[in-house]
Amino acid sequence: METKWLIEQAVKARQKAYVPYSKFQVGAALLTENDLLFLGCNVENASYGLTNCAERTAIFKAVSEGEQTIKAMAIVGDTEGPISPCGACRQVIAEFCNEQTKIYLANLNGDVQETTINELLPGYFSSKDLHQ
Ligand SMILES: O=c1ccn([C@H]2C[C@H](O)[C@@H](CO)O2)c(=O)[nH]1
Ligand SMILES: [Zn+2]
Repeated sequence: METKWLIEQAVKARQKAYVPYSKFQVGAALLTENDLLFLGCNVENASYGLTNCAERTAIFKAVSEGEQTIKAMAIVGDTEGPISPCGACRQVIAEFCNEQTKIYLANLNGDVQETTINELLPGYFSSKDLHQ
């Protein structure tokens, strides 16, 4: 898997964003452990709180197709530096990734930050907490 390619897929996904309210388009692309690609964009609503971020759109598409482990994920927005996923998305990414999952935060200027779930959400709540 090439990082550049995955980021390009996220840029492509971003073009589908439904953002009449914020006008802020975000795209996400993820590869699962079976090397399947899923794309997502943000989908807003007149009832603002119902908005689904690009990251969660891509993840829910993957999970609803039977893919539950993210190998790599790219997220792109028109931000000054690499985009910063919201807290809700960080928790949802945590559910379906592992410590090896590569997460690429990017923008349209070519800035890329490679990170991990432990950096994005240290001490995240997980199934381990529930089953103790
Ligand atoms: O990482 C992010 C940050 C924001 N948004 C969306 C939510 C909303 O539609 C718009 C502005 O917050 O951007 C995402 O999809 N992903
Ligand atoms: Zn989010």
